[in-house]
Amino acid sequence: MAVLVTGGAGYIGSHMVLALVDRGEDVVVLDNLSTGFRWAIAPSAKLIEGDVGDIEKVGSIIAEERIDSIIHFAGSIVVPDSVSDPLGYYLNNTVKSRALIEAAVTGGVTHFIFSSTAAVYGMPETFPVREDAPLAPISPYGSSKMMTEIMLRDSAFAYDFNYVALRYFNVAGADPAGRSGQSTPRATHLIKVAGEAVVGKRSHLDVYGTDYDTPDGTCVRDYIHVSDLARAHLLALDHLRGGGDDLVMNCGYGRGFSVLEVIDAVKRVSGVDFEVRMAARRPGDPAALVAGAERIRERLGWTPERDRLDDIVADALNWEKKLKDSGLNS
Ligand SMILES: NC(=O)c1ccc[n+]([C@@H]2O[C@H](COP(=O)([O-])OP(=O)(O)OC[C@H]3O[C@@H](n4cnc5c(N)ncnc54)[C@H](O)[C@@H]3O)[C@@H](O)[C@H]2O)c1
Ligand SMILES: O=c1ccn([C@@H]2O[C@H](COP(=O)(O)OP(=O)(O)O[C@H]3O[C@H](CO)[C@H](O)[C@H](O)[C@H]3O)[C@@H](O)[C@H]2O)c(=O)[nH]1
Repeated sequence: MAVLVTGGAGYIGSHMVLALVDRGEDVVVLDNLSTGFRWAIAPSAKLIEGDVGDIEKVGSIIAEERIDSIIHFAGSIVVPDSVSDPLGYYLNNTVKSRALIEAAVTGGVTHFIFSSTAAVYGMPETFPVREDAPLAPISPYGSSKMMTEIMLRDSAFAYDFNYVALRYFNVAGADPAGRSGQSTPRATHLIKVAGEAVVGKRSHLDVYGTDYDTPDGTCVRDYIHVSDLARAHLLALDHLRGGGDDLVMNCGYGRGFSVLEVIDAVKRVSGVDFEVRMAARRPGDPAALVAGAERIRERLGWTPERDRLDDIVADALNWEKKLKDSGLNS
């Protein structure tokens, strides 16, 4: 039996593929390479180029590759783009997820793991935010993910189908062995952007807002190492294969760092003092977003292995240097 990883050529998906092949699983990747890279996929995994919305194609992959589980990363991820192109985001994230779920149900794939996001909470009133907090996304991106969660819940009720939805907080870092990392050229994520400033790809870094109601006035986030996140998926897969129940879980460490603390860590770890400019708030940023992180530890026995901010930053920086030297994504 094999695991189908959609979006396996992307940032998080490529780390998932590594984690799966490292433990000897057969892996098939379905990716349209819209933001992913062929070279990011571990050599022993099989890449099928195609779209998750192509229900016939997914149906034949399920049958021919003997798929028992689907881990679904494929999607569009840039929050501001979702505001300017909501229908594009609902198509790629919601409508195509619906097609994939139908192909899974029809093809007898009963285990499904879904990449959801803390963006489903919108501007949460609780800190840390637990899974039972109200869902109130403030962007089409967050809504598109919430709608997919609802389709999964209802499908699991109606059909022979089980799922785990993982709500990622701020994913960062790179494979500690340097085999993959975040490679998107137009990245907006803080640690990625800071790494680009370190290697000279950017002239400076803007801090979006210094007047938030937080200890130093800048936004606080829960940064989770991408390899710890991939291990959470392995545990979720084992849970479903063992007959476990449907689960919706936050993925974060339950602690936050401010934008200024992250910048300090990047400067400290790299030894490079890049220019930082204080700028206006970015629309739609909640002041503080930290995961209530008990459920995943209790239900899956997940324990982080690389949760020190300096380790997350060091792995991200190593990858950024490798990208620059190799020109892989340019
Ligand atoms: N990066 C984060 O901080 C973060 C946070 C929360 C949730 N997520 C979710 O995790 C998932 C992966 O994110 P990422 O950061 O690795 O993004 P990414 O852009 O690096 O990866 C997405 C992958 O999906 C592929 N893809 C997109 N649409 C497709 C389609 N219709 N058919 C087939 N392939 C398609 C892309 O080519 C790419 O390889 C996404 O669903 C995203 O919403 C990411
Ligand atoms: O150049 C930058 C980039 C970011 N920031 C700030 O750094 C913090 C983190 O921003 P990111 O863009 O790295 O991440 P977000 O918190 O906006 O969002 C990420 O995490 C969310 C869930 O928490 C969603 O999943 C979303 O898809 C994902 O991009 C924010 O306060 C942002 O304003 C800066 O100050 N300067």
